[in-house]
Amino acid sequence: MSATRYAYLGPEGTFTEVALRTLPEAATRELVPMVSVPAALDAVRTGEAAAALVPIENSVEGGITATLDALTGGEPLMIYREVLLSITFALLVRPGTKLSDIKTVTAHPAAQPQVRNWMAAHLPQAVWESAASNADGARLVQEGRYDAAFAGEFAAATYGLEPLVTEIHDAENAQTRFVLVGRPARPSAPTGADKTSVVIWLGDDHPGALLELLQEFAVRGVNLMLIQSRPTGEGIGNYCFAVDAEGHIADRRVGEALMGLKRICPKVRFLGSYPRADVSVDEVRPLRTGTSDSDFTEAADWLARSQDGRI
Ligand SMILES: O=C(O)C(=O)Cc1ccccc1
Repeated sequence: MSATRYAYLGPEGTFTEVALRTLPEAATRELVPMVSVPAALDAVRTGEAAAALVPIENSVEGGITATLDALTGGEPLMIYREVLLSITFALLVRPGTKLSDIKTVTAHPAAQPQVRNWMAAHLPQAVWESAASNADGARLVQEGRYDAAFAGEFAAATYGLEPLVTEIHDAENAQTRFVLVGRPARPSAPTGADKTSVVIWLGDDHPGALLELLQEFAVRGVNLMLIQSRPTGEGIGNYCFAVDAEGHIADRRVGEALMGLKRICPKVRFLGSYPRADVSVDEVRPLRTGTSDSDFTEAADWLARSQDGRI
């Protein structure tokens, strides 16, 4: 039963649901809306759902902290896929509401930086309150709790609302990245255009600790795509780092970088290696000289021969 269920950040009508429906297998799964990202991930942990789709990063504000924190703590989970979605908001209201009637507005916190300038220009007096998701904001407008919600235009019909303004986005080409998360298992094989996500805890506080962490990637020619610090919860100044690196854990340069981190850091959590949604294999940046799998193999053979005196 659970193998057929995919949880997502609900309720019905979120961007997350739209992103989930772009996955071919979604057509054959039961899609289950959940009230929050932690609830969606816990449904996977308990086995209620086989996987969950949750927002993790947007191109305007960076990492979505609630998701990063829910993946950093608790029983380990792994990312198997990513989905990129272009985001533009509509201002949804109960039929008949005019712009001048709007005193309160709601949406998911990640929406705010994407509509802030528009709000300052068009609704300077309106008070903002956060909702659990954009669709949940629309539901609260339907219930009369707020005057307007920023959400996908497609959510209007579900909640009996009308789009008063459409195509709202402060930044052109704003995108949100979603990840499909499941229980730990062997990652799918490398495609040649992959990404690896890890969370890394720094050890004792000393000058250059972050540089040492970054060097493990740099010396092996591994490019980073995201680095986001998050407090560990163990007092001011204690941070861990959520990092996305180009490549797959089965690529030698990535595996060696992770081994390097494992040696120097107290804790490293592997969050998965999965195909990149932003580029295809022929668009991936060329490898730096000396960092291909065969370069690593030849160097290991040379070392073994040298250790044997077979020079
Ligand atoms: O999926 C949604 O609708 C969400 O509430 C998360 C979100 C927030 C802002 C932009 C895209 C997705």
